[in-house]
Amino acid sequence: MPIHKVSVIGSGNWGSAIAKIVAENTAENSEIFDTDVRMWVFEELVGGKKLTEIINTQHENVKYLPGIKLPSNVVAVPDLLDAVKDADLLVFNVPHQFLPRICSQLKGKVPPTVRAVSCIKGVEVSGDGITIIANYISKELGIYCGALSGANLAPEVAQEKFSETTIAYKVPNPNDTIDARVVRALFHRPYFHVNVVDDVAGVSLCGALKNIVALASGFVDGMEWGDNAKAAIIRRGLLEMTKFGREFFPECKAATFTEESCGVADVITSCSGGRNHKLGAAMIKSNRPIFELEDELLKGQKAQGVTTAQEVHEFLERRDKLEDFPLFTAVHDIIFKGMDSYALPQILEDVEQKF
Ligand SMILES: NC(=O)c1ccc[n+]([C@@H]2O[C@H](COP(=O)([O-])OP(=O)(O)OC[C@H]3O[C@@H](n4cnc5c(N)ncnc54)[C@H](O)[C@@H]3O)[C@@H](O)[C@H]2O)c1
Ligand SMILES: O=P(O)(O)OC[C@H](O)CO
Repeated sequence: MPIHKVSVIGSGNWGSAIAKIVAENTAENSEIFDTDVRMWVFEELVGGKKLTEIINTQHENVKYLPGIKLPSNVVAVPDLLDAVKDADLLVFNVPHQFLPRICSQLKGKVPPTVRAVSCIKGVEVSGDGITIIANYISKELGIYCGALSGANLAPEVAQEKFSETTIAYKVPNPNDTIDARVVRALFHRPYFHVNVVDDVAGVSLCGALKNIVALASGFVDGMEWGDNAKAAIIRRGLLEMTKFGREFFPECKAATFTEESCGVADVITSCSGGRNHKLGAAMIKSNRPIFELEDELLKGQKAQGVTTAQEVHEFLERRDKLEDFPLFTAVHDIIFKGMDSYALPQILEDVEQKF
């Protein structure tokens, strides 16, 4: 069996936590993987020093995952092409707005036999089309890409607190040596349980759309409406996520939304402890623009729900489907049109069955 060489593209909060997991597994499975894991870092100065140098000497991403030791076989690399050189398994993990530029740099430089897993939670909208990130990577680079998504707040995973995740990986070629078993061996840890499924669209959409729901739950907490209101938002959000998947990606399975970590479990965790939730609550409490709060509160980290709410809204508007997704539409309108968040119950009531 060939030894697989893994590179992680991205080194933010989740990028670094995933690099830690992957490096723990490559070190323990040297019959499957090359031990060294290259991690592409968007270079910047932190306290006057290059972040890559800090990571490679202190073994800590002091800016994006402070307080967590990274295994010494994680090697930070500032040049993207150097980072992916000779790798046959790429793990994509950047905020989704930065992916097009990364793909344009990699285009034509990655052999078609390379395989990838996307840990990115977002979608790509252009024209009147919507593309899940795994398919965007496949199309841009001409390689197969699966998806990893779950109830996985990075700081908790990095502290090795128990969580579960879902990986969608469908072996594209029966002769591939990178199969579900290899992919599971790369990500599964005693504290990070992996379930491998084949619903790439469902897993990807869960990860992207739950961020819109998390913003709504933040609004509810910002208004101090309590747990019943939050449960209502979670229920309505999950229904809209499932409806969106079934309508625009008919290959999705409803069970992915209701039974997997990437579905119901991620909605619950994101609606309590996530960055999108935090920003939604702060926006309502402070009545300040959300992008300003993102810079101030997240210190360089990104909340993907704000751009996803905008992208999904643009897509639904072009399809004349806004009314079918009242919660997604309300989240967009509260952020971008100054709609009053106190109108949420009435908006949701308008589309409920009337007796
Ligand atoms: N953080 C979490 O808890 C978590 C958990 C699961 C999934 N995710 C998803 O993982 C993906 C990556 O998120 P993250 O938390 O690692 O990132 P993050 O929010 O920490 O974002 C910061 C990263 O973006 C990089 N960056 C900034 N400007 C850039 C540019 N112009 N080009 C390229 N990179 C640039 C920074 O260097 C840093 O690595 C997202 O889709 C997110 O939704 C995050
Ligand atoms: O902090 P958030 O809102 O980006 O959510 C993080 C993860 O996606 C939770 O699973």
